[in-house]
Amino acid sequence: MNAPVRAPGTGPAPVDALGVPGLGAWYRTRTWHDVTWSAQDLVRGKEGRRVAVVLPALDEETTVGGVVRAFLPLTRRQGPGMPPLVDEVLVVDSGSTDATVAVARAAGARVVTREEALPGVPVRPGKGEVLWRALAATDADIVVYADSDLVDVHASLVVGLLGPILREEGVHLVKAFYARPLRLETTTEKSGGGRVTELLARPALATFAPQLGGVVQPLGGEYAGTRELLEQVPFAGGYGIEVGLLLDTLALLGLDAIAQVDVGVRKHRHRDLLSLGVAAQEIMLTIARRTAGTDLVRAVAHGGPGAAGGVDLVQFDQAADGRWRPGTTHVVVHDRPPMAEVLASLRAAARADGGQRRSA
Ligand SMILES: O=c1ccn([C@@H]2O[C@H](COP(=O)(O)OP(=O)(O)O[C@H]3O[C@H](CO)[C@@H](O)[C@H](O)[C@H]3O)[C@@H](O)[C@H]2O)c(=O)[nH]1
Ligand SMILES: O=C(O)[C@H](O)COP(=O)(O)O
Repeated sequence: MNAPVRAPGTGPAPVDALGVPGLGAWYRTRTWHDVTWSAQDLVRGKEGRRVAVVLPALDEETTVGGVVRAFLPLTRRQGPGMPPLVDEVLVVDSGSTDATVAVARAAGARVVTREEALPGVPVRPGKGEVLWRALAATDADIVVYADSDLVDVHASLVVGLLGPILREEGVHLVKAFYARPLRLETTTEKSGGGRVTELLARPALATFAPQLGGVVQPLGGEYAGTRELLEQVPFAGGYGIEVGLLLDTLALLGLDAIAQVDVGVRKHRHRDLLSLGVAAQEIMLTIARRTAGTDLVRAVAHGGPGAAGGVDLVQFDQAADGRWRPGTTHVVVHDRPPMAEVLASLRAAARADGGQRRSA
């Protein structure tokens, strides 16, 4: 087992221990641990830009209504003479066979099917597909995506995500991060969720795109993006959409175009392990497609990269004060040669040794 350089969750945030050059600086300047702005503050800086909240939905009749109702107050004027912060809440239905469409409409959302979102372009299955088609169904300058299986969700999620994009120069993609309990009913459990994130996405990104190691929730479905960015990048059709967006934003605009905000706790409907395996495969394919052939991947194949051929795995844990702290483990794997080669060379050495003793 490789020993952590520092156990997650202990001591002061060692941002400089984030292995990749520049990552500590990015984490310091592009991570918001508190939402210190209000919807009214953001409306003042909105400067005519239109904002849409887009909810992809596949058979989410039990939760979509609650998510729509949580965000809808943001579509009202935020004070006398002030415009709303959010111009529309749009549900893009992904082929539901339950009452998702009716429930979302009754809750007050505009609802379009994936066919209606982009008529004339044959539909493919998957989550990324509906996020992509949503760009044709709204003219918003800023899109906030959120999953429609969230529970106990609040408008502050959207207010948090819009802060860096409306208040900072050069930010084009803002990811939410949060505590992720694995069970819905719990009020005290804070971790255990995000299984694909911890077991696949984080190690894969540490290996093939270490510049993204400071992103606390790379797979999270809650993020805000500018149309300027979203129209310029490809969208992976399925569950690869989030890692794809991160990798493509990094390639197109650089790390400083990405920011992240702590929005508290996220609870959602969990899927079973076999479904998560399929999602993990889509994520792996998306990463492979975007990183194959790079110098880094070639280096990994030959035992690199980094000191002694290892990888710095950055993980996050929440300290007693509620702050998320990165911890880095330098992970090294040494390959031993096939035992037949070792035994053959030991036998050859023994034979040579015996021959020398006989001739002495
Ligand atoms: O074909 C699909 C599949 C899902 N969804 C919707 O997408 C959201 C997230 O789907 P879900 O199956 O709950 O994803 P998770 O297992 O929770 O996956 C997590 O990790 C994924 C991979 O990064 C992200 O896409 C998700 O947003 C994130 O919640 C939900 O609103 C779904 O209704 C669709 O619209 N169409
Ligand atoms: O983001 C993830 O890793 C997957 O959505 C799985 O999340 P869960 O372990 O909380 O179900």
